Amino acid sequence: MSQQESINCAVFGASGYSGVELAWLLHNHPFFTLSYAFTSGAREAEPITALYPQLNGRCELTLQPWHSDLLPQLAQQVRVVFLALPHAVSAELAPQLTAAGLIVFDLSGAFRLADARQHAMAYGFPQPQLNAPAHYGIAEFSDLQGNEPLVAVAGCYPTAAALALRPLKALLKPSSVAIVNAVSGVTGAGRKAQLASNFNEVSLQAYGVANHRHQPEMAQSIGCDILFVPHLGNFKRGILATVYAELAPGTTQAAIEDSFQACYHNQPLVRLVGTPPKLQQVVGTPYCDIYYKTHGSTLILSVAIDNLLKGAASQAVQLANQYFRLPATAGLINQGAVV
Ligand SMILES: NC(=O)C1=CN([C@@H]2O[C@H](COP(=O)(O)OP(=O)(O)OC[C@H]3O[C@@H](n4cnc5c(N)ncnc54)[C@H](OP(=O)(O)O)[C@@H]3O)[C@@H](O)[C@H]2O)C=CC1
Ligand SMILES: CC(=O)N[C@@H](CCC(=O)OP(=O)(O)O)C(=O)O
Repeated sequence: MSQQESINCAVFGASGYSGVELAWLLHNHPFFTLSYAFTSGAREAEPITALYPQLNGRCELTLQPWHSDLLPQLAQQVRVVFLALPHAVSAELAPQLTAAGLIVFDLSGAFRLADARQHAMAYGFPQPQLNAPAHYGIAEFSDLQGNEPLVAVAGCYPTAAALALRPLKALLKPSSVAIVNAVSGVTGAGRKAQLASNFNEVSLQAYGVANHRHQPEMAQSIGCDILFVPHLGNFKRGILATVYAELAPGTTQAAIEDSFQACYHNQPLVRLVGTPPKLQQVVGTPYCDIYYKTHGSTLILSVAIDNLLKGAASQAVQLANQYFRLPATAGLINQGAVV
């Protein structure tokens, strides 16, 4: 597309953590114009700086409460909407938005699982119906054509696990189970107050052991059985995942390296690194850093992303870049982060 055209867009959930990161990226994006930044209807309109004073002098956006009466006006004025909403809210709203002709990038889990029964078990409500199937989006594995009505942006932990393991799928021992141990910062739980994310309560603890909703999403995305144990860590942002998998007999280091190179040599936002990544090298960036080592026939991967960026907002923008045939990194490098 030409440099002059600008794509009008809106962010829902812009008062929340992943929504404000989206709003900031789109506010600074060379090819998108952020026309609306919505909150729930429970708020009054207010400047984004009232919630995020770190944006003072840098961002004049007004947060507006969403009401369904605004839909006709929205559909006339914008082409693309980004939803950073609770799963059940996306499930109800997204079909209305696509029916109004809007292109939807949904950061929730409402449309990620292909299997209706798995979806109901993981999310506790029936799978929402769309006129066309949702496209499950991990940017590096997607080939968006620009005619998909809804992109279900992958979950944060599944993004990290799939980027590490999926390129090596053909090298794994058939029917083995891959183990994903991951630690997330507290922003993964969102901005709303909850006891579990209270400063005094957060330590380092496993949760959702082998029954987290991301376990079936990882299995769907990677294509093998997964055992997933997430942990909540006492830091703000970032996900560090350690993945263990059994390699097929005779798998060489060269085969692993070749598989990664084949997958990522043209992917600027995945970096294969020679030492285990630290969270601080990815936090505030759209990158995913991957390290690997073998121990006998066991493959060990260490992977790091920013949960609010590569795990949410920057991945959504990366997918939108792909949708509109823009460079993968457009509007993503050197933007920093808000939260
Ligand atoms: N946090 C993370 O690391 C990641 C989050 N996600 C997904 O992104 C989505 C948002 O998560 P997160 O940013 O953490 O959540 P937050 O709790 O930080 O923000 C939620 C946002 O949704 C808005 N909202 C809530 N209910 C409604 C409603 N009925 N109508 C309109 N707006 C509403 C809130 O507005 P208000 O302030 O007015 O209540 C707020 O802006 C979730 O689906 C989550 O699973 C995906 C990947 C990573
Ligand atoms: C630390 C923490 O609570 N993390 C969240 C995952 C982040 C998130 O919001 O999930 P999605 O990527 O599916 O949207 C959780 O475990 O539910």
